[in-house]
Amino acid sequence: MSPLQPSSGRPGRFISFEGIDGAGKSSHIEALATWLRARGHEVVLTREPGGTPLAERLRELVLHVPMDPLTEALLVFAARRDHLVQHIEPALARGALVLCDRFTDASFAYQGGGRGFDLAVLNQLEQWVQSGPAGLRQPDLTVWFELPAATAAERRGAARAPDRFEAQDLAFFERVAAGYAARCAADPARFARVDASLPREAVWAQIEAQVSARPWA
Ligand SMILES: Nc1ncnc2c1ncn2[C@@H]1O[C@H](COP(=O)(O)OP(=O)(O)O)[C@@H](O)[C@H]1O
Ligand SMILES: Cc1cn([C@H]2C[C@H](O)[C@@H](COP(=O)(O)OP(=O)(O)O)O2)c(=O)[nH]c1=O
Repeated sequence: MSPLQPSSGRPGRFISFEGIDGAGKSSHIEALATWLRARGHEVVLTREPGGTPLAERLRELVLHVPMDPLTEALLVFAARRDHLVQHIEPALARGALVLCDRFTDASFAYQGGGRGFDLAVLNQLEQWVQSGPAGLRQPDLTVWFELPAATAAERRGAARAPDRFEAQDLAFFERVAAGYAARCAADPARFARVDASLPREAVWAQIEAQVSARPWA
């Protein structure tokens, strides 16, 4: 396994957006990128699974091809490894702010919570994939869009053909939400919890307040 690149110069910062499907992440992530750019930062906007040509190909498989839970877990972490090595670590090393639509908390929430897959295996994969010279790479800040699974389902509506996750029932998304809550409880300082059930303006105000409170923003 090749080591992840060490950072140099001004430290970059890594911000992830998390929440169940329909929580409102996509509605706000570009606004945050624009807001941070206006404050003089280089911002790299990316997503998981995906963010590199290889990881985007793995995304298509994970979202649309039936597979067993271990295969699914291996593929999301394989995509993550490529994304980290090719895209995220080089951006952080040059001092950029990386804004990522989902990261490893999603694996614990969807594969661990939703699918009920073995958390010990996910912990091992996290160690393998995210370990580098500076320790375990984790987001510096995770903006967590929290809202009831039923509200998210209403928002998703029937606008487009659902993928393998969006097609799951309410109970699946309740387990996903519980998975996020467990990750937040284990590392509360990293999480900025946003009440995503409020109107858009109120959601944005919480994001702006939480990010502004970080000295590097
Ligand atoms: N605060 C909000 N109140 C009501 N509807 C919202 C709000 N935020 C987003 N939406 C709508 O909910 C749906 C899902 O939002 P989206 O940003 O795509 O969620 P995600 O990216 O988390 O899956 C979209 O139709 C969006 O317009
Ligand atoms: C990063 C990641 C995503 N996922 C799932 C959650 C989402 O349902 C799906 C894609 O996420 P997302 O990009 O939020 O979907 P969309 O483009 O429809 O808004 O992948 C996992 O199951 N495990 C993971 O590790």
